[in-house]
Amino acid sequence: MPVDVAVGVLFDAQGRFLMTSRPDGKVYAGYWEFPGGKLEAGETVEQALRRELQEELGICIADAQLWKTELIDYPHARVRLHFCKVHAWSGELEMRERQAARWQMLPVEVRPILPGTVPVLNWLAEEQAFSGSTHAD
Ligand SMILES: Nc1nc2c([nH]c(=O)n2[C@@H]2O[C@H](COP(=O)(O)OP(=O)(O)OP(=O)(O)O)[C@@H](O)[C@H]2O)c(=O)[nH]1
Repeated sequence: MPVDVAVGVLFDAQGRFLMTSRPDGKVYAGYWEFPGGKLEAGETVEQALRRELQEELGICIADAQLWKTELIDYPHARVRLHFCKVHAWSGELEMRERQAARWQMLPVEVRPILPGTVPVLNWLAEEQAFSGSTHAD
């Protein structure tokens, strides 16, 4: 059974999206991804996302629209990622897990990108009719 993960793609007023780096001590520490985490028992994707973004970034999201789902096999786990777009929240962003966060546009400047996160950049590129590489290897 895959582990379900809720992931938020937050957009600011200029259409930039927020990427965060995985904190030390986690698998793939230092890799860039979108904020989120595993669903706890009984939680919906939206509930898990609301909790994770509160815990990690100190914000309270309005509603989240489910955007894409992706199944990915890592050596350590099989995960089903539920990516949601988030356009509104309350509170100021604060990094509660000593992670770094950067507002990005395509092509993204941050690297390295977590493997399971690369498809998101491709979906954004499709939506924005962006051509060329979305990130540096
Ligand atoms: N948050 C997040 N996780 C992702 C993304 N892409 C991706 O493959 N993952 C994977 O999904 C899983 C999420 O787990 P996590 O470690 O972030 O979740 P968590 O905060 O609940 O973990 P914990 O068990 O350390 O508390 C990891 O296996 C991670 O590698 C992404 O864009 N964002």
